[in-house]
Amino acid sequence: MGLEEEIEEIKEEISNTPYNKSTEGHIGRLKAKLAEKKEKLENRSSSGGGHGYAVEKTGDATVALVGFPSVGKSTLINALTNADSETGEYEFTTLNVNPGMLKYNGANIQVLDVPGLIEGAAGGRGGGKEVLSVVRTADLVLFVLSVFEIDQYERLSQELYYNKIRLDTTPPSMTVNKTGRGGINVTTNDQVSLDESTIKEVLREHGYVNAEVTVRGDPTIDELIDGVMANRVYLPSAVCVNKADLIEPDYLPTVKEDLREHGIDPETAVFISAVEEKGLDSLKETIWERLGLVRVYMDKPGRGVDYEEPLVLREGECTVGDALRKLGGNFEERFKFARVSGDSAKHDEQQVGRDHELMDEDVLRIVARK
Ligand SMILES: Nc1nc2c(ncn2[C@@H]2O[C@H](COP(=O)(O)OP(=O)(O)OP(=O)(O)O)[C@@H](O)[C@H]2O)c(=O)[nH]1
Repeated sequence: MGLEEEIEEIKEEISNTPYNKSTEGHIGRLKAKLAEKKEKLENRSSSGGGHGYAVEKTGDATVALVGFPSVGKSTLINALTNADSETGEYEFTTLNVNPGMLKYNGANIQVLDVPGLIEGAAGGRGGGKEVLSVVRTADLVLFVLSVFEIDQYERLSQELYYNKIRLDTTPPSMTVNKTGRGGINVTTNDQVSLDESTIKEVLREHGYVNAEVTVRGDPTIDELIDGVMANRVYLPSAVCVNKADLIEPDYLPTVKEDLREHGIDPETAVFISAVEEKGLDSLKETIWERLGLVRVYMDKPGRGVDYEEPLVLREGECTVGDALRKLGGNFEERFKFARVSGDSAKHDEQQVGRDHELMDEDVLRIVARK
């Protein structure tokens, strides 16, 4: 039997097995087996060459526009950035990844317009695989939907899921350490509802014989498998609804209902018209917020505070130490202490060390050895 048939068979068995406590371990094992086989199949098909879209990541962060053909991605990127993307009234205008740079709040945000993601992309049809490899390296996924085709969201997010991209969630809180003997030992806390035996089944299926496993939180079987496979990419996402100029105001509630039905909060989705350049300010703001960028204004000796070109860091990577790394040069070795004013400081010019976490719009002065 070929890998494809084996995969189909396991899928069928999973869908035919009712889920309850007594079958949980069995389902866990099947799902883990399925994940392994899919991985094998993918490695086999991707080793046959094929060209990826090599896009150089530049700037402070990267946003990938994800949408079906003709939803207006090229038009949007032209309106947002300095890119000059070809737009057309036919599908597949964007045959190559088209990077543009959005300048916002002093940050350089790279926006990638990738070829339309079509149904079946995860299976390698329609060049979708290359698109997905670009998306995996981005810092934010921006879904571009057209106002009349909100339902495309489901297919797009499914493609991303099949390609190991997890949106708006965090990896399961777990550790797996191989040991020399003693079988698989599982430690959980009260929040974990999966049975220990299910966790063991999943690990055994992934080839573990002896291991110390700790699981926290309340992962589902799929999340647990994601954690064991450890090659999933976790990204934030945002949704924009384009071509809003084509609807009458009284049709808006229908679109909002549509969004809700597809699991999108209509209050967070941004309505825009790329052609008329409307709604772009709130889209930029949403991009900024979802990326979690942090501006730090550097107070340079003798030159004062530079409010024009801030040092841009990301939430979670915004300590003074991170700032030193981003500044480059030999600041890291020469660092003595820093002085910070702004939201993260107890008082103006607070003296801090490398571990101090900076906040948006802080002013930072580095005191370094000569
Ligand atoms: N009315 C209206 N038309 C738009 C808007 N944005 C794009 N269009 C039109 O939609 C068509 C497709 O736009 P593109 O920007 O080429 O779409 P795309 O998503 O880049 O398409 P592919 O390159 O095929 O993936 C063009 O005719 C655009 O003028 C908009 O906000 N309103």
